[in-house]
Amino acid sequence: MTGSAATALPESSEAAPHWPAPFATRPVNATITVPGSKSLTNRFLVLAALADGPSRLRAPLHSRDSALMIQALRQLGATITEVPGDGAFGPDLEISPLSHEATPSQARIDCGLAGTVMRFVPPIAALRHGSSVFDGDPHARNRPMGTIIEALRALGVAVAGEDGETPASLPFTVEGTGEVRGGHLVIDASASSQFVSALLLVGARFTEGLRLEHVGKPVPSLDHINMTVTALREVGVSVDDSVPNHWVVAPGPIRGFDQRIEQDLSNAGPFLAAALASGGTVRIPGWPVGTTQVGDQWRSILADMGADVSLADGVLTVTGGPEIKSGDFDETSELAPTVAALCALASGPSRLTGIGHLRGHETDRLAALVTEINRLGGDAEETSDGLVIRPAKLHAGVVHSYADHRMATAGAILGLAVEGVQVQDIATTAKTMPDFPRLWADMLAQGQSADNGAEGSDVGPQH
Ligand SMILES: O=C(O)C1=C[C@@H](OP(=O)(O)O)[C@@H](O)[C@H](O)C1
Ligand SMILES: C=C(OP(=O)(O)O)C(=O)O
Repeated sequence: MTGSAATALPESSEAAPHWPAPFATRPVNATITVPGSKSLTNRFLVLAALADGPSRLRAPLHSRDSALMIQALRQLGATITEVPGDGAFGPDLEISPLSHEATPSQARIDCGLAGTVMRFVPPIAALRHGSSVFDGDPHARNRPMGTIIEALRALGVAVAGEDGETPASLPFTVEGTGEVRGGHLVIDASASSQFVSALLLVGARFTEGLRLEHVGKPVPSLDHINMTVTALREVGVSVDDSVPNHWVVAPGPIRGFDQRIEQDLSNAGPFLAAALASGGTVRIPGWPVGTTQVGDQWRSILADMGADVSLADGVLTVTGGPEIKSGDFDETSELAPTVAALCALASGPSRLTGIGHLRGHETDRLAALVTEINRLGGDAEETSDGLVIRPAKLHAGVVHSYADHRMATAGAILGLAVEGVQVQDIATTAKTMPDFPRLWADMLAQGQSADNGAEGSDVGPQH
């Protein structure tokens, strides 16, 4: 016993036994359903809290990041209740929007390591009367926050650090006065698309709406901004994004809604990657048509890596070939750790570009991927905006996850192809997929029990 019960970090389990990543002794052959999208769940939670009436989220994600968002919005005055639903991974959510009467004069917001909470919630805190103190996991204090803090200050909202100075990162306190005038705002969102999404999500609730302009190096993860704009339009907000790097959000109400959350296509990635790493087949039923999720890119990325990829009747089927083809992969955003793991198993050299901002993700992902791939005997190198990964024979070893769910799942992919890989702190996958270890084991068990080429039984949630 360390007596450190106060720490609520699932990734604090440095001392927990390493997870022996299952080695694929034969090609996987499985059908998998994954839990709901983190990005969609947390966006619609925010929109429901800001809406003019009650909302319902069907089949939302239940994970650490969504729990932190729920807790934060409750602190600011939203009522969020679990109700039975037909989602396979947990209840639906009913949300009554923020009611300022019932909130504490000082709200305390734990952001954990969730980018969506630390970026999306401070502008909402500006709309209430009272102060809101934001902090998070130790590493959360390293994640870029300056842009959102400066944006709030430019909008006339007081934000102070622990020492009373202007902070550039967590922790900080937002002093809400009950309204924000809005209008024209210039930011540099080159460190994260979440700065843009955060301001767009709340812009309709500013008295004058928002005319947001980005100036600086390119904004990364543009798919996530498109997701925000699409979600806003779905709930009746008028957004003009016709001019690159400019977004105009008209002031007005956000409609209460009833929204089903798509499964998380980024988190489908490691399972699809298993088809390539083992030369087997993975099927994902319910693949959404016309999605805004960046994970839809798996269809082209995995085909470029030599897999046979087909989407028929809503089922995405990926079959790995005899080798994983190397290639050049640009702007893979949050898919990059999974892509990098596959590149470490590929037959030639690969280049990942347009992902310099991953240095500000859950951990410095470029450094972490290089260190962990090379620890297993690989040949990876950082560039200014990405990675170069050359073929090398990998060996057994411990993959460190740095409290990063996608580093942990990258370790699992490597372990399928390399015998004797262990993953330190697999529990950190709870950030977005608490069921990961069981789903992974089920995927392999299904492959083992099925005859070659036979349809695997459906792997999904435990009922
Ligand atoms: O808005 C979102 O839901 C996200 C935006 C992206 O952030 P960055 O722009 O910082 O990459 C992505 O990587 C993150 O996982 C989720
Ligand atoms: C970057 C990620 O998360 P966050 O929402 O915390 O930024 C991620 O999930 O890959």
